[in-house]
Amino acid sequence: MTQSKAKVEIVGKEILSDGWTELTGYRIDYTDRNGVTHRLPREVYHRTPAACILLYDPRRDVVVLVKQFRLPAYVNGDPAWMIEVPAGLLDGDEPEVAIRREAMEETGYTVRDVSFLFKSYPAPGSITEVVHFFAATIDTADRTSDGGGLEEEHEDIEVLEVSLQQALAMVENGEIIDLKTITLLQWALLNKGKLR
Ligand SMILES: Nc1nc2c(ncn2[C@@H]2O[C@H](COP(=O)(O)OP(=O)(O)O[C@H]3O[C@H](CO)[C@@H](O)[C@H](O)[C@@H]3O)[C@@H](O)[C@H]2O)c(=O)[nH]1
Ligand SMILES: [Mg+2]
Repeated sequence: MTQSKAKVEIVGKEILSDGWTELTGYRIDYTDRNGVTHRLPREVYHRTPAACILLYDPRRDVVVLVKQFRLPAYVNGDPAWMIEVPAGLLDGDEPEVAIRREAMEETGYTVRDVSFLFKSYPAPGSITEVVHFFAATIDTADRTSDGGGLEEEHEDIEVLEVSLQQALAMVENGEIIDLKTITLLQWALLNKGKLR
């Protein structure tokens, strides 16, 4: 097999927008596998890392989901009160610390043992965001508050408890359209024997 000659060099960088998230326009010299170099414009949206979690009650065969307004879906004309697994930005914390905090803030469940599953790039062509995926078992006694999100951040989060089978049916019928949620529900289908 011949050695690939692909390599990349950043030759220009300009901040295009510096709001909640920085958008940077890069110019790169991309040398392809045949050794030919092209100068390419590429835009990168610098999102910070995040984490999400499957909260599963094995006794009831139930998953805990959250429903909240998502402006990008609204702008696209899709159902905008999206049903998702609990998730949030790390805000400088370690992923496990952050996901325990977010699970509590959003659902009111205190998470005991959490398992790290994998990390994933939801949109690697344009966004730096990395999402850390976790799973945890819960039972009804672990719910120590109502959740609902942080009032000072104007979060308005409804907590839903649905059977795993019903949640999977909601993927099939288009009620659940969030990628991290679909990923974790399918993980649950394959691996729920491990969650006891
Ligand atoms: N000021 C300001 N605040 C914002 C903006 N966008 C979001 N926020 C606030 O930032 C907070 C983010 O809440 P988290 O719970 O930490 O994050 P998340 O929105 O649930 O993020 C998760 O879901 C996203 C959508 O699937 C993912 O993109 C993200 O990675 C993560 O998984 C919310 O209080 C929201 O109001 C903005 O443009 N400006
Ligand atoms: Mg959140």
